[in-house]
Amino acid sequence: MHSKEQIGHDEYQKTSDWLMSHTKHRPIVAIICGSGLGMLADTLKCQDSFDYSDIPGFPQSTVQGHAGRLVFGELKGKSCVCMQGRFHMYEGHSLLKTTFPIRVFKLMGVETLIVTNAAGSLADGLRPGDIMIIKDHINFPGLVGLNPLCGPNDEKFGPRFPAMSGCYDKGLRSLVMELAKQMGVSSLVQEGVYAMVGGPNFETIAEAKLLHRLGVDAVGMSTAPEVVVATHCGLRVFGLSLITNKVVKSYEDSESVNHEGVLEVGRLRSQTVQQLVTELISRMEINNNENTNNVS
Ligand SMILES: O=P(O)(O)O[C@@H]1C[C@H](O)[C@@H](CO)O1
Ligand code: HPA
Repeated sequence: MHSKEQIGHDEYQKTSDWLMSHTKHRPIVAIICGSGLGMLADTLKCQDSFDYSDIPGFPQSTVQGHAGRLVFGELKGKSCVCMQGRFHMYEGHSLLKTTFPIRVFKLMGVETLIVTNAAGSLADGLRPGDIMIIKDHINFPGLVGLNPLCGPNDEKFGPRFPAMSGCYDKGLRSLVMELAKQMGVSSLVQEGVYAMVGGPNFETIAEAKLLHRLGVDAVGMSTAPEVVVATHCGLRVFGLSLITNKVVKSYEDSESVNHEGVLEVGRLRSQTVQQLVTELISRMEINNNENTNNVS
């Protein structure tokens, strides 16, 4: 049972201490790369990178397109840490494990989390290759109790009953809309609602019709638990979905989605996503990370 598992505060602290003693970077922004979007990490300057398998307490990535590396570095003069590969519930990780890095980031002094993912579109106006700024999410596993916050609450991280309204920062969303205009890519970018399903299978047509009726714009298999844990511990969150495919919602449609196609669209749009995230980091207001303990 997910709700019985516990990870003590000291375990997050141990991983944070280990990382802080192995790099001089003191990140204020953390980025999670979605399927096929790992190249975001390549833009960091003065990199220190660690395979997940070498980091005490870290889970392992098992999905193609998720390299399994934590990369520290600078982007536009700001110190960042980037997960080249995330953890999904369908890989068999508990939700606490899939979100383990978020609390480690918090302890390292990170203030802002940028989440990216690959997603299928249900909204007619979202085409493959478009970028959806996540305005809100529907956490389907969370609605039925599969929530990383189930179990004893660690008050050091946040309250028992955290609010989730406004969990995707409005200021950052408007800033990215503005940046998209300035970059001449606003026709590719719009806001929408992301829904997380458990996966790993893609949706049946009946499920797709249901999601569409519920007002879901894009569907994927990640992100919501990360955002819940980040919001619980007070991180500011920005999220975007790269639309990699249309979700088939008609019995007449003979198309079908596959993971290789998802990765391919990621590669095709990688540059635009990279530029948007870089500009966002360059322009966002931040406080300096004063977590200078353990500098090696
Ligand atoms: O890690 P993300 O959410 O980007 O990965 C999506 C959802 C599945 O893991 C995979 C399906 O192709 O891509
Ligand atoms: N459904 C669920 N997850 C996804 C999809 C999809 O169509 N595309 C990429 N991730």
